[in-house]
Amino acid sequence: MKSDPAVSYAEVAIPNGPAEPLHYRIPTALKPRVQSGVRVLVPLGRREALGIVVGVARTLPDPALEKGLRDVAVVLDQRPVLPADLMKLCRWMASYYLHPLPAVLETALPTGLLAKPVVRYRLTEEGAQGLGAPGRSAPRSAGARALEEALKLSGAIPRKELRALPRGWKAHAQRLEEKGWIQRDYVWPAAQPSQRVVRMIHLVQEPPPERVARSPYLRSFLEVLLEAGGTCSLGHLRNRAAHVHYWVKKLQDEGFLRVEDREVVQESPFAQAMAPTAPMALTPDQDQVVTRVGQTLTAGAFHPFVLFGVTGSGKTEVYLALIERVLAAGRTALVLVPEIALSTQLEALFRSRFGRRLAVWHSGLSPGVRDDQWKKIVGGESPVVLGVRSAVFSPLPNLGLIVVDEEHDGSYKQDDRLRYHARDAALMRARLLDIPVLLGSATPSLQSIHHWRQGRYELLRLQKRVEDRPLPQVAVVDMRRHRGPFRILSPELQKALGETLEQGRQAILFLNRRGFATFFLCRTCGYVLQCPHCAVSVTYHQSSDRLQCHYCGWEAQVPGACPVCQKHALIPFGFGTERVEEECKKAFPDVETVRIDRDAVSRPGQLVQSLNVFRSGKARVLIGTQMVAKGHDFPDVTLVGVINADTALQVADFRSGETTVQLLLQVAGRAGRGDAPGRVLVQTYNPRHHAIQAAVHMDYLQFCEAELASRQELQYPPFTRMARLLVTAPESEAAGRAARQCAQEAEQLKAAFEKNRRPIALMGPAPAPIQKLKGRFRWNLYIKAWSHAHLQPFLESLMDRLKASKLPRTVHVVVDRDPLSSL
Ligand SMILES: Nc1ncnc2c1ncn2[C@@H]1O[C@H](COP(=O)(O)OP(=O)(O)OP(=O)(O)O)[C@@H](O)[C@H]1O
Ligand SMILES: [Zn+2]
Ligand SMILES: [Zn+2]
Repeated sequence: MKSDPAVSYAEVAIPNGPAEPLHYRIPTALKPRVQSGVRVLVPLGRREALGIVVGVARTLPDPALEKGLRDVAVVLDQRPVLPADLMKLCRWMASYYLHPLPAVLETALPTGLLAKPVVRYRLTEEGAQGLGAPGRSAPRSAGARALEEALKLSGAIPRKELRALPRGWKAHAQRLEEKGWIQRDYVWPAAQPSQRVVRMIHLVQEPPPERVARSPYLRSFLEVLLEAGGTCSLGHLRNRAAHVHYWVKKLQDEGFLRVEDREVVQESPFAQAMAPTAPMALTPDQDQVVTRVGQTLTAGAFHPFVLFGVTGSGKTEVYLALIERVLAAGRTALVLVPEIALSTQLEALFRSRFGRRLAVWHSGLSPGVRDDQWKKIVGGESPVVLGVRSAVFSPLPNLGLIVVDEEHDGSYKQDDRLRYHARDAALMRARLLDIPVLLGSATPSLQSIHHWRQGRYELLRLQKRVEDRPLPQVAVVDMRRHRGPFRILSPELQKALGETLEQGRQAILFLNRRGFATFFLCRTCGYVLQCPHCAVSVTYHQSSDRLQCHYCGWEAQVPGACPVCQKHALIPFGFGTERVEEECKKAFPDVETVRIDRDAVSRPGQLVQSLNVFRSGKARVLIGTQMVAKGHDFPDVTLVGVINADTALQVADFRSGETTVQLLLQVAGRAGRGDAPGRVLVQTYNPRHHAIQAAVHMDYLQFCEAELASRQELQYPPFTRMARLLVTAPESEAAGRAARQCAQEAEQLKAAFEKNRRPIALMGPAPAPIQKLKGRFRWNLYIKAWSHAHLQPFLESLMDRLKASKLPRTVHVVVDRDPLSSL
């Protein structure tokens, strides 16, 4: 972007600062460097703040703003850290999700880029000569002398450190600066260094025992090395032995050790450099899809596709083939996956095809690595990005294709701060860039199916599994007939498990609840143990022998007696994955199991390890939550057991049918992906429910038709547009009062809108299903309209009214656009 000399004003968003961007004047000297997307320092009150230029203009929107306008102080970047298309995306999000732009940028950019730099004084060449000139007499003030000494000594000093100097240094620094002897520069404290090279030590031959016996240091050095199997990293040794560098050098010189520098793929220390693999020969169906999408890659137009391919139909290979084409055309590609578990599994495959051209992006990355990745992506070094939700903000230059895998998945929606949906953001980004976007799923969202039926999206299908493998057989187990421990593993499921294990195959047991017992009940008075901060029952975890709130993380010991009636009558009820694992071990004592849920794998390294334990066949039964339900490809799994299909149905939400079918079809789809056919047992108390029946018959489209008809009748999305107003306050009274006040404002506004023939429906206010969360009481008010064009101005006016209406300061009102959760 060329700078425009007439531009005089910058609009600057200040992260963690004022809610809205502020205007600043651009001093002439800085004009060539100020452009949208660069970081600047600006005065804010009495401090200097880091901001991001979100716009530049020749004139102010309102001339009255000129008064009191201040100057941009420093421009920190040569190139924008936020490219133009992302800036547009962020602006769209700010407006669509009714969220302040500075806060949107906080979500979009890695935190390291938003940190304030350290100001340093650096001696210029001229200054160095000047200070060192022979015969120059030292200044008189002690502060000035100390400053000069310090500068001569180190060349550059953080300004903060100068505060310790005696008085007088400040004025002197200003003089030196004016003379051009010192200059300010801005540096960021190095974020955790991202290690690119690891020095590996290999033992070639053990030194003679007499010699080892003489030196305790050598002995402990060798012990560490031998314990690690003769090979380990230098860092590992350094943490466990003394004088390591000495011994490494000495033993290396004597030929006992070999030293090797190994490059690690730094963003994912667990994914070792993969042997490259060649693309597979596509099946005719896959080929057709690739050809069709390929035609649109160079068209320069927004083109949304729904890739509706049954589980195991080879969608991933389609993505890979398309990305090859995109790269061959000199462009870049973005692939979104809903869950970190999936990103780590796909990473291995992507890495084997794209090597260093791939960057991964997920919550397991350290802040330093994130900053690094960001820079590599902006610089075009990593033209393929694979990542979770927030990867939709990857600053890929010249983006040519966006793939959203498992596009129906609810985890694409963020449920705090900026409540955005990454699939919808991806669609908007593709629209802004005029490129195709591919939404892949075995169970596309009703929203996408609806858009296809309306002719807005193009549907592509993969109707068969690769190599004509059959889809699994699904059978229902009616749990109303079972009691006791059979409530967890029914006799039917136990029998099927036994057969599967006998055949040498593997099984997955799925339950969408972690922990051991889901609540504690007092047998005497009926009290259920609750989290003190949330209106929810707490879950018992056997592994840690503690109670935990799954909503706020609060933890405690199990009390000896009931806190209400003081009787020793507390008993655990309900069950989660921990309990399922225990029951499985009881039924099959010799069978190794592995559990994957947020408790069992809190770090990405553990996750990869557990997935590998299962993939290698060492563990025969995998027990897990939704982390295991989708995307995974384990060829030896021939049995999937759904422990309780009703968990999703119990949620009072118009989408519960849709999410239940999707979940069941996805988890069922993990069975029979190899050479042997698979079967699925679904345990349920509602065997006749239409969502469960749809899963049994594996007829997703027919389910969609019926579901869409009923949504239309009930005027629910995707036929209408919805928003939720979530009103919270620390006191129950205040929350209710504020919610009613919001509803009143909304009613008045609705009347005004309907005069202009823009119908609006209001539902509520009502206490949220979780009435209290993290110490705040919660109320919901739902707002519905027939179109975005009606809803958006309504929400904007409503928020303006609420801002003006002086709600108590402790009351928070947030808008949740297209809400997925009513909690
Ligand atoms: N052209 C091909 N030839 C042979 N095998 C293939 C081909 N394409 C894909 N496969 C294999 O088929 C299996 C299933 O593919 P993949 O995991 O991509 O399915 P998917 O459509 O993503 O399923 P899901 O919706 O369950 O994630 C994989 O083991 C993959 O290696
Ligand atoms: Zn009690
Ligand atoms: Zn809680």
